Amino acid sequence: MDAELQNKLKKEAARKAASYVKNGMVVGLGSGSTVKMLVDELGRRVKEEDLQFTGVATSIFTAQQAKSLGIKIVDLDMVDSIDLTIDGADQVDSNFNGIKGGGGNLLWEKIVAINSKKIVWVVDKSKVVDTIGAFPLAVDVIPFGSQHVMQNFDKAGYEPVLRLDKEGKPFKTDSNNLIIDLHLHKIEEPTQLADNLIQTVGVVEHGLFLNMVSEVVVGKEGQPEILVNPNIG
Ligand SMILES: O=C[C@H](O)[C@H](O)[C@H](O)COP(=O)(O)O
Repeated sequence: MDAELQNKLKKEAARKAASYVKNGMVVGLGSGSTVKMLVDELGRRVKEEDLQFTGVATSIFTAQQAKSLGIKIVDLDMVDSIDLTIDGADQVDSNFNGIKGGGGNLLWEKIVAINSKKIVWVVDKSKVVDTIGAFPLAVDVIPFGSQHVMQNFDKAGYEPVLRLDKEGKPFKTDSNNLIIDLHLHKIEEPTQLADNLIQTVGVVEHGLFLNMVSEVVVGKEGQPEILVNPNIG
């Protein structure tokens, strides 16, 4: 899919997902390029439609963008729970298992997700796949001893690569952790992999979000399609 079409589909899906936000809600705002479009649309609604809601951001970038558009942002610990979180994803399969963390924000995203009553993802159609794994799986690790974690991942056959920033230095997350990307190609047993990763000392969190999302808004030609997870009420 060419980049122009992909951006168009992302924008349409983001606009659809923005319509889920109602007055008075506490809304988790995800991260990434699709969420950037969502936040732009929410900012427009705040200005033009007098929409009033409270946002909880999953990254410093999203918090800054939202605030600059007049959206009220509070820390997660300032709210009891989140009514709805809208986030992007890197890949999602038909069991509603997904990969997140392409932008390195998976830790805050997962903390916000588990404190949300409902999670909606917004993606373009290229991200809906039969089997997840072609997109590298991000793992958030503590810098101390991270070379040893890399070696363990290597021995396990996970093809680990330390993520670098644009200057070629180790990429730092918003919590000052590192990201190791696992080139797994196909993830046939996501639950087992998630267990293995989280039990590795030094790993803070990984980008597998398994059966957590209620709806996926998929940007495609015509109009966005809504995939509803039958396992979540
Ligand atoms: O860390 C980044 C997040 O998980 C993003 O939500 C994910 O990578 C999708 O980003 P994008 O909308 O830019 O493809």
